Amino acid sequence: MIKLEHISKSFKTKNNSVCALDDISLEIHDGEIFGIIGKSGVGKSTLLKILSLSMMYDTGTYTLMDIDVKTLTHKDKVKLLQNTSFIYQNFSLLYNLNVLDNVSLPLKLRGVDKLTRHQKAREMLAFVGLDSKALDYPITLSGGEAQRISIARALITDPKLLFLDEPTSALDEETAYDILKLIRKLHETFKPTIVFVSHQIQSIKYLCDRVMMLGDNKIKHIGKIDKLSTLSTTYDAIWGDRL
Ligand SMILES: Nc1ncnc2c1ncn2[C@@H]1O[C@H](COP(=O)(O)OP(=O)(O)OP(=O)(O)O)[C@@H](O)[C@H]1O
Repeated sequence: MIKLEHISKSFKTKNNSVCALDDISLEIHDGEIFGIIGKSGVGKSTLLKILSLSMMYDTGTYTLMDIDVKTLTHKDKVKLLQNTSFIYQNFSLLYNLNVLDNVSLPLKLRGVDKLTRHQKAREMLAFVGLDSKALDYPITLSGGEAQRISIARALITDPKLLFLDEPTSALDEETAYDILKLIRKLHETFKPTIVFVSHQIQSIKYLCDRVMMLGDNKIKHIGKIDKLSTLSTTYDAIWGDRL
């Protein structure tokens, strides 16, 4: 699904250059849940932007769904991204649309007729357990409900690849656990490949098959999640009781 070979990215600032990613090589396989973890500033967001084609890297090769992304035109990228969806920390709902219209928006943008897109949106709302909220507005939702709605919206296009950017970081512990369970359920049901970025090691342990830990803008560790558990002490030292 995803293959990065020796990817590096720097940003030019007024006086110098900041290295955000240094020599990143990894493979993410079809259907796996791959975690990316690391403290603030190590390059997680930059990597996610590169993976989701919203930022170009400086050097290296990125192959997405068997295509070298350097060869893609803007139109090709838009087409490729039709197979992907995003779930963000801040839910990114449109507050002037009701829940049904929020969830069906990606299909509206693809020209799907109203009856069909509303039918599919109701199916997705039932999947996330919120069909009763279809006609409510986002302002009336709790954080957990808002995240469920954004998950329903992400699923409506049957994505093969899902990018989750700190999806539980804005939620209390119990609600975060409910959302993680829902993500597990959606993975079991629809089997997308998932790239899950988080600073919460317990969430990563709960969900991911394999994980990469970034540090100093390089790969510090990469492997099966069992192996990472031996690193908890190191991480505890960095993050203290936030883990
Ligand atoms: N547009 C930019 N211009 C200049 N420097 C940038 C830019 N974007 C990121 N950086 C720098 O690149 C490095 C990696 O940033 P990035 O946002 O990817 O880290 P992160 O791990 O996602 O951090 P956080 O968890 O705080 O979001 C940092 O040193 C950051 O200051």
